[in-house]
Amino acid sequence: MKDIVISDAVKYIGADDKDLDLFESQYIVPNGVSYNSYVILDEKIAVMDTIDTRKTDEWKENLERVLDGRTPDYLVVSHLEPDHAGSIKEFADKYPEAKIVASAKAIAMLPQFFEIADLADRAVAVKEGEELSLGSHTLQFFMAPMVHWPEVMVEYEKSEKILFSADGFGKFGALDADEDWTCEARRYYFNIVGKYGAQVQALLKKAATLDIQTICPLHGPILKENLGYYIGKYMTWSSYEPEDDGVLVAYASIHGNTKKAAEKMKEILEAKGAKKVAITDLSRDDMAEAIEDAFRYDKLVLAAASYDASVFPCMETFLNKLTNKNYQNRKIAIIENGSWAPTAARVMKSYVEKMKKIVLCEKTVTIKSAMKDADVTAMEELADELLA
Ligand SMILES: Cc1cc2nc3c(=O)[nH]c(=O)nc-3n(C[C@H](O)[C@H](O)[C@H](O)COP(=O)(O)O)c2cc1C
Repeated sequence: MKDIVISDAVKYIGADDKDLDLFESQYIVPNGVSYNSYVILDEKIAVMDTIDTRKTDEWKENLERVLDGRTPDYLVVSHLEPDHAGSIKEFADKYPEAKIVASAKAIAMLPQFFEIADLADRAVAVKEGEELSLGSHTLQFFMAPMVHWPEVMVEYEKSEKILFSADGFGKFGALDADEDWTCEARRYYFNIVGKYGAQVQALLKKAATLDIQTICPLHGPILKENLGYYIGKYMTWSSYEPEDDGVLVAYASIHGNTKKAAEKMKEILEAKGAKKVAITDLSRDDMAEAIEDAFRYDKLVLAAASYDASVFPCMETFLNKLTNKNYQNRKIAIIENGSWAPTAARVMKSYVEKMKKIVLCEKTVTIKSAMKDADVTAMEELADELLA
């Protein structure tokens, strides 16, 4: 078990997963991911969430070591997604006296996942603001519907001022990953929670009424210092405000000509003073990072080849994901390529037009196969319009 100190009474019992190919079957996790779970030891003992079945054995060992022969009184379930709820059945069978504390919605959904004996007698449905005393520790419950499932709640431990924040403030990466919090937390946030900015804002409003000294999320490091920084990032991300002044150039190229144009556009934007220009190959680079960067910066260039009277599919995937995550409040420029009847711009525009608060550059650059001098001139004009 990781030597992670929260306090004398609050113990970490989670596990790192460094062999997972894809988190939620779609996100690469080069530095793994942690499934966090905690125990509060007091007159009564509360276990705060379980973990993914991939690590149940390790979690059970950690739990037993921390319990040191005692028996838990409560399992608090903040979220039913299987990476956290996967081991509930094991726990419920092993500790038949323990109550299962969750939102009413979670208790209603629980039988969809597991058949738990005597659930009706064991389940304790808690409401907004309700408290559960463990002795000197008291848990207070706050509902967080659609952050990012409907049954989610968070818990505030009043004596030690700890927020158990469910998937909020989570991050990809095992706990021993030596990496910056912000980048992987941002990639996690926009790809997993991003669609629910309004609901995150509602939760942040509740959190603002609490004196929080520690945040214990269900993935990633326990946050103890400089909490204003993390909360500030969540305020920015959930409000759909750009975080940085910059441009993401996202391209979809079959044979390389659109790629050359996208790289030229990056060069032009930099020469014209763009503060930061990131570029991504939508066929090859991590799509989740492309989504992250699209939300991070205030401007986006979409460059794509035409394909079967439409757009090269990885661009459509990107635009679909952006739409699904509620992408908005940005400035966008479009470059298309085609050899006989270019159609990419029309399709890209049809997505952009459905997004909220987007300024779409009036000029569209159309390249016919390979980029020519006239295309470079057109891209320079487009860059001026984008940066204006
Ligand atoms: C399967 C396939 C379908 C295509 N469909 C179209 C099309 O509908 N209209 C068009 O103008 N060009 C179409 N093209 C041509 C490419 O869009 C064009 O050659 C473009 O310059 C490719 O840019 P790239 O070098 O970045 O891949 C198609 C190409 C392929 C391979």
